[in-house]
Amino acid sequence: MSASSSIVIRCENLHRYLGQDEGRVHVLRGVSFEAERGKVCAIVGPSGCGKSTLLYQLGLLDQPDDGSIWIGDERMSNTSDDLRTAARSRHIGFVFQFHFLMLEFTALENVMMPMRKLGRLSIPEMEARARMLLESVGLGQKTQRLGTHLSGGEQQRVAVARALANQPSLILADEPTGNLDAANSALVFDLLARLARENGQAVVLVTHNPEIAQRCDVVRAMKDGVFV
Ligand SMILES: Nc1ncnc2c1ncn2[C@@H]1O[C@H](COP(=O)(O)OP(=O)(O)OP(=O)(O)O)[C@@H](O)[C@H]1O
Repeated sequence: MSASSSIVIRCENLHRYLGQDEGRVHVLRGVSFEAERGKVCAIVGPSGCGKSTLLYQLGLLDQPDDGSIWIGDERMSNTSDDLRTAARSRHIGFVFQFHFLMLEFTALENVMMPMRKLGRLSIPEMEARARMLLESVGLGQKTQRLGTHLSGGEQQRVAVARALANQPSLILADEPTGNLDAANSALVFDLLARLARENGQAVVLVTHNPEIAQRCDVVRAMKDGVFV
């Protein structure tokens, strides 16, 4: 990643069609976007306008039909699945509405998982980092709790710690507070925003919550597959 640039990820003129035959829909219709280090950007817009589809593209979970995506100086569109998978582990952390924690594992094990996948640290190093991250989200006393024994807000805080595990330059969040009450939403959002700003990470989040959008540095509105 270029050290001089503040742009972590950018895409140009992305197009994506989904579905088949008569059901084929032109979902992304020429989307250009960039996310900056240390900034939290909200993507808002009516249901079905293409927000999650765009987040999938930025997360390198899907290929565009046309257009390009860059992480730093590396082109990510129309490259091999292996390269994209490696880039995802190295550069991107995800927080989803339904956090996809492994509930039968402890908080600590969940946060260690992305580090195991990347395979750069020894087990004691992974454990120490996972403990530090869980402390930073206020769960230092609950590192050994099973996911099933944590509240919804706590599970989502574990998901935030897990997203930060490999020090990604980009954090993508799809309705990260969507299943939480107002107090827990504010707590989870503030944690995510503070940690990302402190670490100079870019956050791109999709939200329907105007109060959350208002607290972001940048708000981009989508309609019918483009930014308006
Ligand atoms: N596999 C698919 N086949 C056909 N159409 C699809 C497929 N997946 C998504 N779509 C359509 O693409 C459009 C965009 O979906 P997307 O999930 O990106 O919207 P969104 O803005 O995130 O909506 P929401 O706010 O409701 O989550 C929708 O009209 C949806 O019905």
